[in-house]
Amino acid sequence: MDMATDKTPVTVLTGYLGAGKTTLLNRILTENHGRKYAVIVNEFGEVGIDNDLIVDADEEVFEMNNGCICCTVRGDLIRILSGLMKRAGQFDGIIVETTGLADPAPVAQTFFVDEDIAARTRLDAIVTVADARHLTDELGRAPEAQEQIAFGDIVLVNKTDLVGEDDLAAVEARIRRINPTAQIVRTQRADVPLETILGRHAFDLDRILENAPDFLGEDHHHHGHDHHHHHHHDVNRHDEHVSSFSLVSEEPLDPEKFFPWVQTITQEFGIDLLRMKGIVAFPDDPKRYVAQAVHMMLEGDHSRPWRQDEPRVSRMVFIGRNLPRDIIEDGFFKCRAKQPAHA
Ligand SMILES: Nc1nc2c(ncn2[C@@H]2O[C@H](COP(=O)(O)OP(=O)(O)OP(=O)(O)O)[C@@H](O)[C@H]2O)c(=O)[nH]1
Repeated sequence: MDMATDKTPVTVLTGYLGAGKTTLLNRILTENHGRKYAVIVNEFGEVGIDNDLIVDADEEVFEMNNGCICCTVRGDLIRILSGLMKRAGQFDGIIVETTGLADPAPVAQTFFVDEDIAARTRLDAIVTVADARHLTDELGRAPEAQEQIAFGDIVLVNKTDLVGEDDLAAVEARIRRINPTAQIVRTQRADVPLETILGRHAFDLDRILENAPDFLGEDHHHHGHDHHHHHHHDVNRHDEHVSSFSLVSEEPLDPEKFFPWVQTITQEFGIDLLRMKGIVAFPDDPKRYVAQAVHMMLEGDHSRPWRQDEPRVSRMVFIGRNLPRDIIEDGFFKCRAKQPAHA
């Protein structure tokens, strides 16, 4: 709770696919600060994975689970926030993690446009996480990436380990041109002191209105498209070719097949592979294996043990431009430790 205003502070985490938002969120949830946060994540893809990649904390995590963020998020967000407001006082703040493909405007608008929410919450800051290595490319092709930078009160230039000083300076200069007033902080694995991002009273409506004069206008985001739910669903209104699909195997995967395969596809399709996340079950392995990629940068590690009551199902989500689903799916199923008899 906020003593000065009695309103619950809200921090919005934004940033393009794979920039490091979940890494930052996990830092916030595990650091010993004695405060309690409610977390709202915008789940992406048909198979929920994002929620699973957030560390187990005693914090409560709520999912907004809708395909098209620009239209449906506000309703979902308002519903979750209203529920939380009934228990105000039980936590110190709310953190909203948006999907990498979202324009942060509709999320931020919620705190001003909806009267009940506006009366009881206060947007403290929008924190944008930027991938130092990929941001320049993303800005070139994805309007959301620009909006995320433009809206940030604080911009973390993350993954400084992946670029040299000259590139870092160039990325920062680029960010400055889009958003001259944001505080820019360099980070590795989002290692920012939490005072830098929480409790900042940084959200500046005047600055936002300068950049986006119709920010508070109701119709800003009504763009009248169909909400069709194909297996491949379009997730980005600006680039029709960005789509996502997910793959599920009930049969555990053979690590000897899985590792070479996942390496090959990230190399082969890396340019178009905006994001891959997977939670994988290997035979006789008590722990879940998490594999993730941002373009060609592939990472993997064991995470927590599978729970007793939890089916050991392997799940992967792919987000990219014109990815050949059939080829990737075929390769994925060939990684199964036991092939079905008829295959
Ligand atoms: N080399 C390097 N990798 C990083 C750093 N920060 C995060 N990563 C890795 O980048 C990948 C994406 O990080 P996430 O925190 O999941 O990114 P995100 O923004 O939540 O991703 P989406 O929710 O899919 O948009 C993961 O494999 C991280 O381990 C960093 O500073 N350096």
